[in-house]
Amino acid sequence: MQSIAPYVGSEVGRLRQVIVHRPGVELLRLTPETMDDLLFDDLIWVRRAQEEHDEFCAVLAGAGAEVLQLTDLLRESLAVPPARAFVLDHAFDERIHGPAATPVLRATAEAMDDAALTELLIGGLTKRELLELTDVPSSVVLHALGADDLVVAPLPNHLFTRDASCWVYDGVAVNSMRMPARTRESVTYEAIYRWHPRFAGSEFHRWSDGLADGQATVEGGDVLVLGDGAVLVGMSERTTPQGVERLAKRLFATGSADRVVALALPSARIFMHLDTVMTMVDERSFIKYADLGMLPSYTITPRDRSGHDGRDEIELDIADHPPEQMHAALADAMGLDGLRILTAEQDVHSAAREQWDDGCNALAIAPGVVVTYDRTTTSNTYLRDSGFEVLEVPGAELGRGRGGPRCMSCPTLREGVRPSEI
Ligand SMILES: NC(=[NH2+])NCCC[C@H](N)C(=O)O
Repeated sequence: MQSIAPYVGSEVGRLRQVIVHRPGVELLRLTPETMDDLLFDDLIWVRRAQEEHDEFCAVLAGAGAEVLQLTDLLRESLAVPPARAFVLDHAFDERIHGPAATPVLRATAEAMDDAALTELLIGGLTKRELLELTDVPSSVVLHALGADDLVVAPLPNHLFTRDASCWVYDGVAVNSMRMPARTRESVTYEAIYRWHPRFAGSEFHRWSDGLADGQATVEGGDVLVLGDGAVLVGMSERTTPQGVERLAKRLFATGSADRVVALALPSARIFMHLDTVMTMVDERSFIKYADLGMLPSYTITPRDRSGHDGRDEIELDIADHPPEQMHAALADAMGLDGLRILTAEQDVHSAAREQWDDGCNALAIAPGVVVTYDRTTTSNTYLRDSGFEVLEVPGAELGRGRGGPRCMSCPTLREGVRPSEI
């Protein structure tokens, strides 16, 4: 097993290793009644979604990236006893399942082999399935559920591996998630990064404490690793100023970054994460949704504390930028004279449709080489005409979860961009 320490030096440098999740049984749990709470806009034809995802993985592997499947990582982590105990402690909760059912659920899960437990954790469990496995003492919580209601919720948004954890330079944020449907995703990553042999032996920093962070939510879709010590974070429906502050302080304390630009996005589902409206495609270029406009931002830097001791007591300097300076502030943080902003010319309806279909959610696999969904034809053509290599993957089914190639990838090894290039 390769044991190179994880490191993500940029947004667009060559992608060497990435975590993805092939959609599985968890998506079969979606129904018209549950899909809204589970943050999907439609039901998915799962077999087709899997084929699409396999093509996505093939493109990444073909470009030289090692593709790690989240399910494999979780299953292999569960073989490590403390990881198993940690996951079981966090998956079943008296506050959710009630005091009568919780110990039975835990004991039932504990008796499962690693593969079955992985499926239960990601795919969830219905009352009927539970009763086939064990006898349950009188539980008001279970009694109130219908036979096919879910006792353990599924995690269909694990498909979007980007969000619950994100690597920024030489450390990882296991994120505190904004939406209840996604909070348990952090448990999976915590188990993997703490105990999976691939990660447990490596040295890396922690930019957040995941489950313990409460309101200080950050999601990886809002975090862009600009390169050379700069980071861009969207404050959005999902990422709070508290989360940005903690991230900045921790990055500065280790010296892993020294500039964080925070961009104030409108809090709305269409702009749920920064990467749904703006992604980086080479060292100086961003695709940007036409209707995003210019937004207020601020640049956060560590205050010069020479003469003081204790780096984690770091204080922050915050420089405000009015909306019209958005691009200039970003360029400045990146040490550039200006940015190349790419916005395809198209009518407003078509632009809105392509944004909804993740036309702006490109995943760069090397500078100037991006993976996008096939359905966002105008954006893809525009990128090609602008000199980019565009690798299309099918997104008819996958796109219904409101996430594209960038959302479906959590890079763990990626080269930086050399300052001379930016
Ligand atoms: N990085 C992203 N844009 N992720 C998209 C996540 C979509 C997911 N259904 C959610 O609502 O959370």
